[in-house]
Amino acid sequence: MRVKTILTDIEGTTSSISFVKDVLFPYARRALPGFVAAHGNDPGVRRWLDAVAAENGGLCQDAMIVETLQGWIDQDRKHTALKALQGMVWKDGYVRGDYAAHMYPDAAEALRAWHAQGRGINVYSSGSVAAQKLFFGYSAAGDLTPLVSRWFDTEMGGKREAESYRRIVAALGVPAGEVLFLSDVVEELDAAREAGLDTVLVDRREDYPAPRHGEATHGHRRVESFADVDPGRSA
Ligand SMILES: CSCCC(=O)C(=O)COP(=O)(O)O
Ligand SMILES: [Mg+2]
Repeated sequence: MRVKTILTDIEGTTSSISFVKDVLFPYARRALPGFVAAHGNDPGVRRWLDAVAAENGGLCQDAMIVETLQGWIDQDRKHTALKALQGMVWKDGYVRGDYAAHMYPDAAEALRAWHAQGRGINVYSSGSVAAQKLFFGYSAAGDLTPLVSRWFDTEMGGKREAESYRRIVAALGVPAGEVLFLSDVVEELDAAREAGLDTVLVDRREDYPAPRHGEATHGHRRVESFADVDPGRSA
């Protein structure tokens, strides 16, 4: 049996879409104005605010930048600057215990089992690496960060681009065919398959009440729970 390396998405895969959309996004929306007022001159924050301003044609006031960011949250833009700032804002909520990150019990169980089997577990999410670490660190299933070897975000490129997966595979240092990518989004799986990765569509009833079958799966193996993922592969 050849050990297969895992690469997993978060939202809609290990965790519910609703937690991200109904808890994290509104929290960031509310907290952003105060956060920017308090930390807008910290270089690590300013860098991202300036990146947002640049998309708005250059110089603009922080209030406008905040409005732009709130609009992007409403549109679920996967912009690297937004994701970096969201990660910083969410930290307070986790530390104060305002919320714990949702984690499907089957996902936590499988991740623990795969880790115990010696499989590498890696995360690729649109959320920033800092946000991913908080998410796994303050999960409802406990601190899962010790299970994860590598964290990848959109600094590797967009999740619907094959090149991003080629970069990740190169960073992991394993053949593409030995990496299994788990995601709820078929376009992400298409890109991963184009780069040579093995793929599984995670099609959870809680997140996708209408099951995706036939053409809707784009030919990816489909499961409704991590319990049905078989990451093993004969050598
Ligand atoms: C892990 S941070 C919260 C989730 C988030 O902001 C996001 O955009 C998740 O996207 P994913 O790529 O995990 O579907
Ligand atoms: Mg997802």
